[in-house]
Amino acid sequence: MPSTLPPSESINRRFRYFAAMLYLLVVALVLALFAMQWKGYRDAREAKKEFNVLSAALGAMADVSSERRPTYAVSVLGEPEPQPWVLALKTARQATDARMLALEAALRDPECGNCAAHMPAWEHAHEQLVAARENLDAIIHKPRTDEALLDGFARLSSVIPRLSSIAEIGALGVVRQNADVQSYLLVARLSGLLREQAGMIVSQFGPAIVSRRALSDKELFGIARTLGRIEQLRSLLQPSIRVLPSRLQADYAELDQRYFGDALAMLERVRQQVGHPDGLPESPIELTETYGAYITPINQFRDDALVLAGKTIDGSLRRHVIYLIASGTLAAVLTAMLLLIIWRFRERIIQPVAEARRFILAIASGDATAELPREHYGNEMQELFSALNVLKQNDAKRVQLELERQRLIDELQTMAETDALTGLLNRRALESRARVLLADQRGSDSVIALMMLDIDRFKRVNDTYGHESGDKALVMLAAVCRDTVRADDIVARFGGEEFVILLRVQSPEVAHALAERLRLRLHDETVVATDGQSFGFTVSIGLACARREAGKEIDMEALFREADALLYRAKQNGRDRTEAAPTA
Ligand SMILES: Nc1nc2c(ncn2[C@@H]2O[C@H](COP(=O)(O)OP(=O)(O)OP(=O)(O)O)[C@@H](O)[C@H]2O)c(=O)[nH]1
Repeated sequence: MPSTLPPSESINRRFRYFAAMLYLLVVALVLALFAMQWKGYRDAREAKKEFNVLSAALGAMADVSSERRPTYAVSVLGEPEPQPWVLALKTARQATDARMLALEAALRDPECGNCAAHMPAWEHAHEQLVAARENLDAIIHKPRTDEALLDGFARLSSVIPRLSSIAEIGALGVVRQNADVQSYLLVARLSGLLREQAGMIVSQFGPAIVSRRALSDKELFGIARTLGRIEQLRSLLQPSIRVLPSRLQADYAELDQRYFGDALAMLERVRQQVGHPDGLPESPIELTETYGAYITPINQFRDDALVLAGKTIDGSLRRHVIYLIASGTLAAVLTAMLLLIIWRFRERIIQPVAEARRFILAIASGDATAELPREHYGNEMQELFSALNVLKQNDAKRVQLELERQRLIDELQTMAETDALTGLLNRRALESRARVLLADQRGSDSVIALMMLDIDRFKRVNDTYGHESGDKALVMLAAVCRDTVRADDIVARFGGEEFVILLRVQSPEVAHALAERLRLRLHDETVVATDGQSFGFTVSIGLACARREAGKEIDMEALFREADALLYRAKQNGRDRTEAAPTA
């Protein structure tokens, strides 16, 4: 039976296959989760880098704008005291240079995938800046025209759109990852542009104020165009203000009042008074200082918007770092737990089941030496093994009982077929064995011989030596008979002191010789009686033979009858002799 079952390793092997599949599936899911978090973190980091670009670009825009005022001052004041403004211009340019370097570093940051693409724009802006400065230096240190100065400022301003485009692309990258900062970045960029236009417009008034003349049509047109841009920026800013946090709303309220209110009113006053006979009450420098104070809220608004955007982006980056660490930890814990569960399941369930299976198969195949596993499994498994042990013991008892029963059956069968005194077959067994012998076609002996023996005057033996001594004579006769014939010849006690020998021989003569040899041998034997005396006895034998012929059955009953008749004849003819039918 065990050989028809699958190999005992199969449950372990199938479990290993299943566990490996499950493990790989979970690992794949966990890795996918981790990869998602990793991408989120990468995007957040990229957004941070792009925000750095945006901040640096807006800062550079503001710094470039800030160069205009000291340039203007150096230009209009001339002798006797240009020194502080020359220094201020130098400082402003150093600030711009530092900011441009910061912007370059932000663009070249290897961790920012999209930044390097904007380097050509930066290089162009830098070249424009250097060229604009050289142009302005040439104008302010030599006799100049108002037009040349305005043109110089326009060339300086041309750097701004290029920086603004870098800021815009940086803003787009940031907003792609952080939609929350969209409004902050929008107002920061619009403020940067407003700061530039605010600086630009005052420089457009400059030549007329310094020359104390009326504004030319061209200047008026330029001023109107700048005012239009300022108004446009204001209308772009206003819709965003409602969604801003209160701090930025407060900043904007200040900007609205100070710049769109006070500063624009002041510019309107200057526009009307410049070139007027009464002239302006303030000097040009006083005017720029007053105007500069109105620009401060614009810078403040922009800086605060950038600070809030920076905080939001930093918060997002921190959140992604936390998600990344959490998902990494979760991945490690999950996979470790799964491994532990698989290992425990195998130890607690699969292994014991495989052991139980091995044990049951061993019992089923009758292996009484099968041992229970020594490992200590969980309670339920231990109960299972205890039950299996009981089954094994029951099975051992069953086998024992089976053996005992078989032994008893064998014993009964032996008793049923054996003569208790001599140990020879009894009459009943003789009949069944005789049928087997006749059916057995093997061998070359073709004659069936039946000897019927009877002790002569046995009554007298009993009477003389006692029944027990008679029994001893019967036992001795049985032993001699058994010893004289072959093992597969049949020797049986037919009844009383009568015995039968059924055997296969080559010929009736051989059978006759054998009968005679037996008779003579018994003749020579002596029996020690219970009283110590020795006595002998003789036997008479009736020998009947039948030849085995193909297709013809031997009639056993006739053979018995013939042997019995021949025995009777032997008795009649004086006993101690063998009577056989004459051979044909
Ligand atoms: N001791 C003993 N005697 C037995 C046994 N079976 C039969 N006998 C005795 O054997 C004797 C048989 O006697 P009979 O049939 O008259 O024949 P006999 O005395 O042998 O004389 P013949 O056969 O004519 O030579 C009887 O006395 C039986 O009691 C036995 O198992 N043991």
